[in-house]
Parts: sequence; C-alpha cells; structure tokens
Amino acid sequence: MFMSIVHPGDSAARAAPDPAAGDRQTQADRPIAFGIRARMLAAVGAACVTVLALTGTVIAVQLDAIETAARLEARNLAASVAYSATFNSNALQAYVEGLDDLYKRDLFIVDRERRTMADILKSELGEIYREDRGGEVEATMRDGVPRGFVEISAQHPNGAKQMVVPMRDAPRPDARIVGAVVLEYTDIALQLFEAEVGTLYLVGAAGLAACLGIGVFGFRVSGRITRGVRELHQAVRGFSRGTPAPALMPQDRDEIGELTLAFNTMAADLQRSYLELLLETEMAKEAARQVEILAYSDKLTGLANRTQYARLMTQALAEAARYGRRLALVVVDLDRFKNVNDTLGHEAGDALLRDMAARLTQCMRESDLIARLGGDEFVLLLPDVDQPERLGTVARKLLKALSSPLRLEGQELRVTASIGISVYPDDGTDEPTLMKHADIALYQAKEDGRNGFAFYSPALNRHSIERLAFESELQRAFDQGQLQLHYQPKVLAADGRIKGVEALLRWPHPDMGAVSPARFIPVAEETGLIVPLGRWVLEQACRQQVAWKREGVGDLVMAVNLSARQFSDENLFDDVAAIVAATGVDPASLELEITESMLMRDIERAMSLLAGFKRMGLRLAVDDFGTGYSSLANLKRFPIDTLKIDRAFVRDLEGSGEDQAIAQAIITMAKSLGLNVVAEGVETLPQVDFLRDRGCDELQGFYFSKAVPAGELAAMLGR
Ligand SMILES: Nc1nc2c(ncn2[C@@H]2O[C@@H]3COP(=O)(O)O[C@H]4[C@@H](O)[C@H](n5cnc6c(=O)[nH]c(N)nc65)O[C@@H]4COP(=O)(O)O[C@H]3[C@H]2O)c(=O)[nH]1
Repeated sequence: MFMSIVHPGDSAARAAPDPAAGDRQTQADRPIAFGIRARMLAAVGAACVTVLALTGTVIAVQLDAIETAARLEARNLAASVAYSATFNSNALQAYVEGLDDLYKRDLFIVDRERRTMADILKSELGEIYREDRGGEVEATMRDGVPRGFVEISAQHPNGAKQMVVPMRDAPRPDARIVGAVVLEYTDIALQLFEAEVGTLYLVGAAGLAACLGIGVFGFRVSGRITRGVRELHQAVRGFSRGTPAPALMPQDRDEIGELTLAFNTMAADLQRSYLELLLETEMAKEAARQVEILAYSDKLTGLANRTQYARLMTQALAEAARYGRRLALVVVDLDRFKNVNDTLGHEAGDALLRDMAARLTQCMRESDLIARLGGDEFVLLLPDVDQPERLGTVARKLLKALSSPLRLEGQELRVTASIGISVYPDDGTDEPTLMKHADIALYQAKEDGRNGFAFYSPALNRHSIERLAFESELQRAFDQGQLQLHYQPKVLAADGRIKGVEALLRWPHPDMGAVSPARFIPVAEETGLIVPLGRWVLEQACRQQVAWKREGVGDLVMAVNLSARQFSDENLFDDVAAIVAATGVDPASLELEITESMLMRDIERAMSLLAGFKRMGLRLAVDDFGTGYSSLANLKRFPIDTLKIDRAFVRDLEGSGEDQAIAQAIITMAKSLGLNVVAEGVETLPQVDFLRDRGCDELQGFYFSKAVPAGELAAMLGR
C-alpha cells in the first residue's frame, strides 16, 4: 500500500499533534456550502429568468405596438369621420349608419354638450354621453387632442376601447370644435392582435425553449464539471491520506481535462519521488546501520570494540551504582599469542582470534558484554554479579573452553589464556581503576604460570608497586655496574672438550641475592633497558673471548643471547658491527642466539639481517628450538649454523618416549640440513649418552657445569 511520507527520525514531529494539520483536516472535511454546481445552477436560473423577462418584454412591446396601431387606425378613422361630418352635418345620422354598413364600426358623434348627434344605435340619439369616466370626450373637445379610453358601461361591461377625436365646423385645424367623434376600436385591436398572435406565440415558445435549453445545458454541464472536480478532489484527498492516486480519465478536452492530466502527471511524479525517497531513506538507514557496526564493533571478530566497551561500561557502572549491584570486569589475554602470530603468520593469528572470540561468546550470557580491545586482549563485562565467588567458576569455564585444541595451518595447537578479574565496587568505582586492577590481576595470573586466573587484591597492587621498584632497581644495578656475565660451557658430545660458552647475565643483588635472568630479562625487555644492556653484554662477551684467546685459555666460540626487543632494534646490525670491530673479536668465534619466534615475526627483515651477519662472518644459532610452532623446513630459509634443542625436551628424556622421539627427530632433521646440534639443560649421564648416541654435536647443562665467572672457566680449562 502506498504510505504517507514520513521523514526518518521525524518521530517527534509525528508524535506531537500539529494544530495546523488539525485545522487542515477540519477544513478538508467541511461540507461544501455553495459549491460550483449550485453556483452554476444559480447562474443558469438567472439566465432563464433573463430570457423569460426578455420574451415577456418582446411580447409586451408587440402588444403595445398592436394597441398603438389599433389606436392609430381608430384615430385616423375617427378623424376622417369627423372631417367628413363637417360637410355632412345635416345628414350625420345617415353618414354614421352608412359607415356602419361599410366598415362595421361602432361610432357616435356628440355635440359640445356631449349630446349624441349621430349613432348607429338610434336609441341613443339625443342622450348625453357619460361613459367616459375620465372626462376624455370633454377634454378632447376642449384641447382638440384625440384620446383613447376604455369605456366600461352597461352596454360594454367587459370594456370597450374608444377613440375620441374633435369635430370642427370647418376642415381646418384652427376651426371651432363643435363636437367629437367617438369610435370604438376594440374590434380593430382584436383583428390586429389576431393577425399577430402567431408571432406572439412564437416569441413566447422561443423564450421558453431557450430557457429550457439553458436549464438542461446548464444542468448537464455543471454536472460534468463538478463530477470531474469531485473526482479530482477525492483523488487529492485520498492521495494526501496515503491512498495511491488512480489514473483519472479526463472527460473532456477542456481546462478540467487538462487539470486531470496534470494531476495524473503530478501524482505519478510524487509517487515516483516518494518511492525514490523511500529507497534513499532505506539506504540511509542501512548506511547508518553499517556505520554503527563499523563504529562499535571489532572488524575481525564481530565483538564490541573499545568505543562500544567504553560506552556500555559507563552505562553499566551508572546502573550498578543506582541499583546497588556488583559488576565484574574480566580481562582475558592469550598466552604466547605473539608466538603464533610470529611463527604461523598474521592470517593464522587472525583465525585464532576469531576462534577464541567464538568460544568466549559461547561461554557467556546474552547480557554479558564481550569486547576485543586490540591484539589478543579481550574484556568481559558481567553486569550483575551477586556472588563474586562464582566468578571463579566462570573463569575456569572460560579457561577450559579456550584451551581445548584447535587446528591452524594444518597443525593442532593448544592455546591457553590468563585471566584477571576486578569487581565493582570492591576493587574500584570507575573504569580506569577497575581496568588497572584487572590488569594487575592478569599479570599475577601470568606470573603464576599462565593458563590460570587471579582476582585483584590490594596485595596484588602492592605487588605492582614492588614491580615498579624492581624496574628502577634493575636500572640502577645496570648503571652502577652490578650486573655480571657468567659463562656456561658447551662441550663436544664426542669427547667432552669445551668447544664454546654461552654468556649469561647475572645480578648479584646485595639484599635479594642472585636475581634470576628469567625474572629480570623480561622486565628489561618491557622497559627497553634490554637494548643498552644487550649491547653491554655483547661487548663484554667479545672482550672476554679475545682475552681468553690472548691469554691462551682457548679460542672458544662465544654465544650471546639476543632478546626479541634487541632483534627488532633498527640499530642492532650497526651495533654488532661496531662492537666486533672495536673488540677485534674473530667473527667466526662469535655466535648470536636467537629464538624461532624472533625469526618468524618479520621474515623479510630477519632474512636480510641474518644475511648481513653471515657476511660479517658471524655464527648464528636458533635457541629453544621446539617451543615455537615453526618447522625445520621453515628454518631452511635462514642461514643458521646451530640448532639448540630446548631443555624442555631434554629434561624428561629418560622417562618420556615422546620426548626421546622428538629429540631424535630434531637431531636427525637438523643433521640432514647440515646444522650443528646443541642440547641444552643436560643434567644426567643417561641424557648425555642418549644425545651423544643419537648424533647430537654439543651438550650444555649442569651435568658439565653451570654458568661460572670468567676466572672460574679459565681455571676449568686449565685443569
Ligand atoms: N634447569 C637447568 N637449567 C639449565 C641447565 N643448564 C643451563 N641451564 C639454564 O638454562 C638457561 C639457558 O639460557 P637460555 O635458554 O638462553 O635462557 C636464558 C636467556 O633466555 C635469558 N638470558 C640470560 N642471559 C641473557 C643475556 O645476556 N641476554 C639475553 N638476551 N638473555 C639472557 O635468560 C634465560 C635464563 O637464563 P639463566 O637463568 O641463566 O638460565 C640459563 C641456564 O642457567 C640445566 O642443566 N638445567
């Protein structure tokens, strides 16, 4: 159905009564008091009256003309009688009788005393004539002017038309009036009337016919016009109320017909415009919906984005405050997501995030908000938490759902997550505080070994304050030269000779004792201290290598760890080149240890960097192999010399057939690629035997020695 046009977003206008519209409605519905048809019929009536009046006038004039003619004839006749009577005064009676015989005219002659001197009715002779009620006879005899009058008497009860003319004593106009001739001209008038009666009927009939014609024509024309106008009126009213306008058929090619055609065109144009407007409105709505989706949802996962999160969080906090409710902010972070991204590529990383988003959605209620704030950082908002203890159940459910295996790029992965939780109003009353505290809890969960969750507690806050203190302590230790390098030997599996060493940082803290690099290296990474610290390590290690060589301790291959942050530092190549040049170390005796994930993060850059190091003559080793997701085939692309089997595979070699198979496979494949294989974390003789028997080239671990100061190592070599 054709709808009335309503502008989008015009709901206020729609809802508010429009007084003008009410007026228009009332005016439109008001009955027509004196319409076009009534006016036209009134005009037709007036025309008919005019025609009838004209006809009457014509007839009246005609009758008047007949009367005039009759009078004229009567006067002439009477005058000729009067004239003749002058000469026949003695034989008046005979003359009058003769006239009656001749013309059949009733006339009589009176003297000045109005005594009848001659009359066709002889009985009247000598009688005084008194039937001229207006004294016309006497007046004519007085002034000589002929007069007509109507005589009503016993003889002529219906009235007789009389003409009186003066009779003189000589045939001259100035002769003395001696009497008067009175001639009845009723018959003359009647005869003239009879002669004209046909014409009079014709005029009357013509008048009536014209009247009838005008009436019928007017009635029909007005009906036609008003029907066209009424149809137009109804169509316009229906159209204004939303009914589609029918195509009206013009009845005539006149102005109304033209108006009808113009209306048809206008209605069709309006309908088309309306449809276009409707389409545009729909398109505008769709565009607005798309903008809304883009503005408030995360493109990759379809979850709420940061903007939407901020909006809904503000609302949720306001409601929680108003109704005295608790709400929970749950921060979810995927463990080692960066590794997946770096080793399997961004597309695999995106697929993983989508999969994780779907799992989170499945675990949560409709009323919960799930947002992705960026990277692998997910936030859940649980708006009505009556028992905060139950959040533990929710967190466990989430961890279980997230950690079930998934297939990516043909490989089966198990990705775990860590969760931090803060609760309103216990842990904060505004979003920044709640988020900060949930982050602190998350950090704690990661510290606790990942794949777990932690609630915020003020103690954790203390922990983060402690961490800040730790950061500045580390910086001070570095600045004050408290950090040292120890060297852990790598021995040849074949004969147990020390082939090289790995330089490892040590921090002997005056209060805390020896601080593990596993604790302070990640902090140095996060603060960026690792870059100058790494430069210092490299320089120290190179100087030590040169010193041992010079002192005859031995020409050992010095292995130095590079961290991810160092590896992505754009000055790394220049720094290494400068240190090599400055210390004079033989590049062939310097090995840089990098991890798989560092290589995979930006393959192009890694390739060109490694190619540069190779040109410089350095050795390159891949550390902790087996913990990432790359394959040996991937490594073929890089110019590396050594592969270090992660100590996780070495640790359980004796008890785990699986680890044995993995270690065996890594050694076999590395050998087939011509790589030198080093096993880390070797602690027992059976491990030594197993690895040596499988063809591992070098061994490193507490079985041989932990990392020791330079002097101790020299002594070790001197033994
Ligand atoms: N359980 C066990 N552990 C063994 C055994 N043999 C060696 N280790 C330990 O294994 C780690 C080997 O270094 P990493 O894998 O590169 O792992 C290193 C390395 O990633 C990092 N690191 C240490 N020094 C530096 C450095 O100068 N620069 C950088 N970038 N990272 C460093 O800190 C990590 C930890 O270093 P450390 O605590 O010195 O721990 C060292 C070493 O003490 C063994 O038989 N059993």
